[in-house]
Amino acid sequence: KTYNDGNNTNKQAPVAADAWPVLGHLHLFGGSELPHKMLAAMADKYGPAFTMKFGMHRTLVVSNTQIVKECFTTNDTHFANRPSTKAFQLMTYDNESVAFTPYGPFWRELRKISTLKLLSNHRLQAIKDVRSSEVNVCFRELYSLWNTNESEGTNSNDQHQQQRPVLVDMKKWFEEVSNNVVIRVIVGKQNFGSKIVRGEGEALKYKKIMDEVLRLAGVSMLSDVAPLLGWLDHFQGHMSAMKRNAKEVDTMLSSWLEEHRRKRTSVGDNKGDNVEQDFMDVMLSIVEENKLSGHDNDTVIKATVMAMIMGGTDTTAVSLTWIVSLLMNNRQVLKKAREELDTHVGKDRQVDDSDLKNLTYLNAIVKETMRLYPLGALLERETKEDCEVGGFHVKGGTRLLVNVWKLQRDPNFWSNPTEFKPERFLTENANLDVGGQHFELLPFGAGRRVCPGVSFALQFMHLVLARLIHGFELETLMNADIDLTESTEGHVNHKATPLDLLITPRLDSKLYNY
Ligand code: HEM
Repeated sequence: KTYNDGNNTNKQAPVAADAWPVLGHLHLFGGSELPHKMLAAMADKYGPAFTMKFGMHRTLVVSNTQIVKECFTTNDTHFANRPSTKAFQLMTYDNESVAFTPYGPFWRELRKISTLKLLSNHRLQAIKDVRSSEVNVCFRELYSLWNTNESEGTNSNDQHQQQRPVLVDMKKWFEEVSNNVVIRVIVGKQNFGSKIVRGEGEALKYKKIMDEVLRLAGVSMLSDVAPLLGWLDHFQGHMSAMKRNAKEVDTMLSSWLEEHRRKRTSVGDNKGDNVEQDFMDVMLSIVEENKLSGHDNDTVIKATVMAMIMGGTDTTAVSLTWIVSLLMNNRQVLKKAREELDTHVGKDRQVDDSDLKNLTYLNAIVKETMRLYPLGALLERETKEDCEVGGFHVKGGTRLLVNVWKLQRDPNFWSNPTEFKPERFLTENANLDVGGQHFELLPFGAGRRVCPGVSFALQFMHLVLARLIHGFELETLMNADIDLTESTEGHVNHKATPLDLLITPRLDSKLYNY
């Protein structure tokens, strides 16, 4: 099936049937079917570019590589805006945030700061040891969970004798390790994820606030789609909950900012590559040297920190959960990944950062998981001006939904698309990476607003996975398959059910002293 092949540029993309007055096609959503799957089925009916109405928003839904490429190359400046919602407006300073502020000089300045100062390869290299030390804390804890369990069970510390595994809630553990690393490099707080687990004051408060941000970000507000009905939102109480939580977010970030200012006055401005300089310190130096015209500096710093926390914590934890879930359901892949580690690292030491470049199979596993279970299953953008997509005329004000989930399972491009086959990235698809240049594979988005955290995320996830697979035997309860049900509640496509695994160390006990 092709899209508009003629020269008729006034031609409009097909319009999906069953639109209701005011709500448009909204009534189709909200049932048990996931939005990306429902839109994929609609694309099979209406074609790779069709329009829908989400309340008052006319929306172009695209799911074909060629058309998506056109959106992010020829039309990239048109689609460089990301629509926001009441939740993001209220709780994430969206106008001052790199993630939502409209495309223009201010966004470009924020984006430059994010890519050149916060997330550049140079800075990632500078924070390498800090990252490792935070990862180490979690592995030490994982080992000690097993060790305590083992000595309690056998009354002896004769490790590895009985190989009695310990049951671990891996979703929670991945959240812990993500929070440890991300919060440390963004605001300098040590072992923050571990403190959440232990229920320590400030960390626990942060967790409550962020959980509420994510919960409320997933709530459908009528005012986002049908302002005429927006007054009904007040009856559901979501708006007041958002305002209340927005205040909590601001109080928390303001106090962190004050702490950073106090630290600067007492120890001076730590410019350069000081490893202990976190993102908030870097932002403080930047705004002092170069005031961001027309914007309140404190708000810009808080907004950037918030964007990085939102961008970096949940996403990496959920991705790790998907990767390990798929490994558990594909034991031959897990075995091969472990063989790769034993070959390149051996069994006499732990994996470190310098090993990661040699782990090509592990790299392929990460790509293959992100292909099958993209966190951003639907990318959302908006054009202010008229443009042309796939031979169709698109009016200014139209929103764009890219169905990444469907693209990444397109049988015209991928062989056996529903099969989990990391080998494809070593053979027929070896040239593809996830950075947004290959429009068949877009787990981090594409174009001007592609995720700036790709390298940060990949380096961190590769390290955690390599350490886990190399250092521990992993088993499921009763050897059962892991349930792979997806859920789009919150802001990413996550695994709906727990990931409980039985863990046993597989290296010499001396090596777990990280
Ligand atoms: C596995 C982990 C991650 C995934 C799957 C992911 C995915 C994405 C996606 C799909 C987008 C939207 C891109 C688009 O519209 O084209 C995005 C944007 C963004 N991500 Fe990530 N991300 C991850 C990790 C991170 C990390 C670690 C950070 C920072 C520490 C980060 C910061 C951001 C920011 C700031 C944006 C907004 C960029 C803009 O609008 O200019 N992300 N991410």
